[in-house]
Amino acid sequence: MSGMERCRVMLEAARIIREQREEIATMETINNGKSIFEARVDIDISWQCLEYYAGLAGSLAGEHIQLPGGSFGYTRREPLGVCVGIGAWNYPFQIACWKSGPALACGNAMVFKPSPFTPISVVRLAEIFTEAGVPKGLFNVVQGGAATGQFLCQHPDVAKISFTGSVPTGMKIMEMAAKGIKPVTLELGGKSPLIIFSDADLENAVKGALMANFLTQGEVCCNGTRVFVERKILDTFTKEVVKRTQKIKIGDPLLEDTRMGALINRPHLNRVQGFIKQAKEQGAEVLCGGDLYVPDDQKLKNGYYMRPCVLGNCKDDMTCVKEEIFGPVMAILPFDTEEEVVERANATKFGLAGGVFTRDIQKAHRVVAALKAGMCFINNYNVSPVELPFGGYKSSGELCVTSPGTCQLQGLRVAPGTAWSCVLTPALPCRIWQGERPGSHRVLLAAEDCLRGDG
Ligand SMILES: NC(=O)c1ccc[n+]([C@@H]2O[C@H](COP(=O)([O-])OP(=O)(O)OC[C@H]3O[C@@H](n4cnc5c(N)ncnc54)[C@H](O)[C@@H]3O)[C@@H](O)[C@H]2O)c1
Repeated sequence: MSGMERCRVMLEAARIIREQREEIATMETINNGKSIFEARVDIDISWQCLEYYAGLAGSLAGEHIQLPGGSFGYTRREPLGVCVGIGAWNYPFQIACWKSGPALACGNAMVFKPSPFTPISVVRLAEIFTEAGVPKGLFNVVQGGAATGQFLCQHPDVAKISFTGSVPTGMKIMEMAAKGIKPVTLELGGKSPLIIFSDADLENAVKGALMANFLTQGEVCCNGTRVFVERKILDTFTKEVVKRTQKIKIGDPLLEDTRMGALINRPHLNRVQGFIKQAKEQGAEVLCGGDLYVPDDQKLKNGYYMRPCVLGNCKDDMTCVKEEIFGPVMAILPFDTEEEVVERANATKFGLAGGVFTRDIQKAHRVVAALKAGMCFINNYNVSPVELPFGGYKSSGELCVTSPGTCQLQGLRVAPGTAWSCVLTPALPCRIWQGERPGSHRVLLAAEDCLRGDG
């Protein structure tokens, strides 16, 4: 198909998703355990992603290069072929769209393997693609776990691998890709810093900290789980965060007013609680939560619910501060100076995201420029507009080719070693946590401000 033809099919898929938003969001809530309120946002981001890449499909073009003596050369944009997408369980439908959107827009085929913990919603996506006119066999879903993932990565007919998951699995994927000399996109874990300066709008900073820690039961790769708070406001900030955290409504994720559903499964719940136990042994103080939550509703009593936890008295070398917990656990760490906090924020193997809350705009941009992180938020957190690249530094993934931003389009000119770093600045304070739709945020992005390095 030509780019324009691909565009039309993808726009139709986006339209169907928009039309079936409620049904797919309900399916995603059952699939993953996140609140219906959040699942709707995921579905919106998914159709927006397909629309975005549909828009780019028609404009993909090669170049004509004039040579001496009247000769000329030209480049063609060609699809890679069969791309494999392997997804994590926290954003099943959205990850599948983030991977298939750019792949299909560029004329590739995709074999997608969801996590075995969230197998269903991506099957609905395959049905929608078929309904929209994607030729049979161009988007395929294969169910399975590690063995299936390995088989796909090692298959000689596979041209590229796009993976979202943990760092240890990412390493294995990269090894397998290396053996086949296959390009690979890795979107891995994080332990991101959130820096709250004493001049910040306290109300907004508190809401930002909740958004940075407790969306999707804390199972979000870019969460700002190391919350550095300037010592002057430590007590006030901590008191307010604890108060708000205790008010988060936990329970049946299909109810409209629920803000925190169930964790993905029992072993993961046990693992998260193991981190809290270890944190206590290492001297941290549980300021709230961390215990199991048993809903009154009998049919939910065996669900994997826990109360969101805030840890005080944390030190940089504690396990709960160093390792990705991937659950609703926030660690609060005091700091005194800007220089000190930047150094501590960067002292991690990860580099997915970072956030700064301050009223001083120069300080905000200075600090995010110094953070070694792929995405930085100023006075906001965890918003992911599809127009922006998404990816990390260091062990959080490789830099050159991230998704869902334009640089994931195969063949786009992103020089090896080029780092993309996005900075998001809000025009409105963080309100999503209060129940407003993300549409109420106007995301402002100034190109000169958002790119650094030679990107
Ligand atoms: N950076 C991002 O964009 C992003 C987004 C979501 C989640 N994550 C990360 O994902 C992790 C949580 O997800 P998870 O527990 O599903 O991760 P995981 O690494 O256990 O599994 C991810 C996927 O890889 C498959 N898999 C496992 N072993 C494999 C192997 N040897 N070969 C091929 N495939 C294999 C799994 O079946 C699953 O589909 C967290 O670390 C989180 O930070 C990152």
